[in-house]
Amino acid sequence: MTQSLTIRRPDDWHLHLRDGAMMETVLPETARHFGRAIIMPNLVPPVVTGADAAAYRDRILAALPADMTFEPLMTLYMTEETDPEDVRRAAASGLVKAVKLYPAGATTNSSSGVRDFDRIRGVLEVMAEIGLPLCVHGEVTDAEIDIFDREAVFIDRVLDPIRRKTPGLRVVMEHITTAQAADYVKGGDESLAATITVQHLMLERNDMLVGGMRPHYYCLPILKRRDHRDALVALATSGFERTFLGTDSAPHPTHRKEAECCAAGAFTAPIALSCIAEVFEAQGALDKFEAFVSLNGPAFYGLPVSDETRTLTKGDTVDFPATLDAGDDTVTVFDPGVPLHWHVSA
Ligand SMILES: NC(=O)N[C@@H](CC(=O)O)C(=O)O
Ligand SMILES: [Zn+2]
Ligand SMILES: [Zn+2]
Repeated sequence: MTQSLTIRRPDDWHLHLRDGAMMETVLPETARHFGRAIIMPNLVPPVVTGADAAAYRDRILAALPADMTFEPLMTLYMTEETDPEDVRRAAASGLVKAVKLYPAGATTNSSSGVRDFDRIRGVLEVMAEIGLPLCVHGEVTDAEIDIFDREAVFIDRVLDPIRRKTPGLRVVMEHITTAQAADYVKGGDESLAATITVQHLMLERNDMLVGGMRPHYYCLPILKRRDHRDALVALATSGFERTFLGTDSAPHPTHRKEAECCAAGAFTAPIALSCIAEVFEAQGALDKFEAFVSLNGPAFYGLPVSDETRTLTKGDTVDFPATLDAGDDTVTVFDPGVPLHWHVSA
């Protein structure tokens, strides 16, 4: 008997599209499956103002192949100079759906991010007032803190104090990687949610480090021990409503990944849904798959669920290219290292 699953068209609540030739390559890979995506603003220079976001949105729509439908949900990159009134206007016009907080230095293109969290109080208060979500890259950057502990320490030292000081602020903990983060989102109220990536549901740090270093598995926050991965899988497949797929598909040119100092990020968009279906099937939780990829995200963001559908059918091993051309470069497609069987069709 063929196994198949028809669900509302999924959305991606954390996506890097980049710009220029790279965007032209990666955008169709997302738009083929996903109806909407929260577009990360960490370009160089970053997408800081409403005007920047409007211009970036126009470039995305111009790069979208004519036979595809896709709605980019724009975000602003929080700086210590962000103008609360610009944020208010950009949200009121419907252009901007969230503001992204990067601690300065925490990840790719985060040097314009925030060093002193007291300097963004005015923006956070406006966001709490108007209900605009804050998407957070949750890692401290102190050299003293071990890279594997940076998420858990961020929750205690930065995130929890911000949430206590700003009642009503809606927060999405992006790409959570630890049992501590899973517990924190579960213990939170309806103002708190979390996204989880493909790689953090499928891999543990051994997959990246044992038998040689695999640069295409290097992303931030870094992969953690197996018990953390298991906690994320348990959360995602439990049907818990305040967690949803944010692939964090983050393309870099192959030569920047396979380098002496490897760029952080995994390009998962082409196979993200097949991977997630594999994870849910292994847990006997295919009945919770639609909630995670198509229902919980719109509910948190206050947007309608898609009225289109996608069907996943279980069959032979899914073939996918090792690399895609992107201008003069290539971009390497994430390979989870296990066969995938779920084919996504329109
Ligand atoms: N996740 C990553 O490892 N990289 C992202 C940035 C981010 O989401 O932190 C990127 O922009 O490449
Ligand atoms: Zn991040
Ligand atoms: Zn990201």
